[in-house]
Amino acid sequence: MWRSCGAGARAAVAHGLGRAPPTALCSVSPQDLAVPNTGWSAAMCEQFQRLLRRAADGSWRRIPSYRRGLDYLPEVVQMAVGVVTRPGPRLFLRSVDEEGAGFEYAIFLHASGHRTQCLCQLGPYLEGHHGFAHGGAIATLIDSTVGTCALAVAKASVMTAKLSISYLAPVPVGAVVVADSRMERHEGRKIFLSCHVRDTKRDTLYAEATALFIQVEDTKPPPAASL
Ligand SMILES: CCCCCCCCCC(=O)SCCNC(=O)CCNC(=O)[C@H](O)C(C)(C)COP(=O)(O)OP(=O)(O)OC[C@H]1O[C@@H](n2cnc3c(N)ncnc32)[C@H](O)[C@@H]1OP(=O)(O)O
Repeated sequence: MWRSCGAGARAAVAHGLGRAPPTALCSVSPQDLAVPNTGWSAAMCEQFQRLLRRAADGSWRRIPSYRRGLDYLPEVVQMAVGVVTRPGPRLFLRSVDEEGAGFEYAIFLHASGHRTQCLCQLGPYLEGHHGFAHGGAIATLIDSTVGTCALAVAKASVMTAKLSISYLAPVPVGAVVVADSRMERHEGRKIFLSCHVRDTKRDTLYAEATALFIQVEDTKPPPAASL
């Protein structure tokens, strides 16, 4: 079902995008997973290259993504320093190891720090009704896209307090979609955001959402035994 995009993957690595961050301070050597792999469809690779080209002028930035969350460091700090000091909890979107079977995605952050776009291919493990992605998978995609935006706005840990989604059209399994999120309002610890999920040609609006995130104290790292 999945057409390999080996050339795209090789090109990404050639651009240094697949390189793990420096490991001097690391207790793990994380692999950046927000790059093409053999599970990415041709359409996913094509859109990824398009977003990379758009990012070339500095208006957008691809956010590296690892199997474990780094939630004790603000995302913007993680991006700036490019190092991992401790392994975090396993990232829900990265919980399926098989390439192409679950969420395949890359998130881009706008230079304003107030907007994120997530390019995502929804694999067969995310099926709900036959041939279509489960609504919970769409909610996860939206929560993570707006959550990343809220992190960038807050420059601190945030939690979803409220997420309201209108599902407008079913998303076929294997589809490549773009979740486009922006901050609408920032009031103290409260960050209000919106999100639209569309196909890559912007012909179909699959879902629209509003969210409220609350800035919280940084959580403590999990005990080593649970890693
Ligand atoms: C790919 C990378 C992904 C990275 C992004 C991460 C995305 C994923 C994020 C998640 O999924 S987090 C998991 C799901 N969320 C939770 O489990 C949150 C559970 N709820 C809580 O822990 C607390 O209720 C919460 C931290 C949200 C708020 O508790 P606080 O004690 O910090 O807030 P507080 O009660 O002091 O309220 C602060 C303000 O927020 C408002 N507020 C809090 N919860 C609200 C709510 N649910 N609805 C509306 N307003 C709310 C509250 O009214 C108040 O407004 P004012 O300042 O104007 O008075």
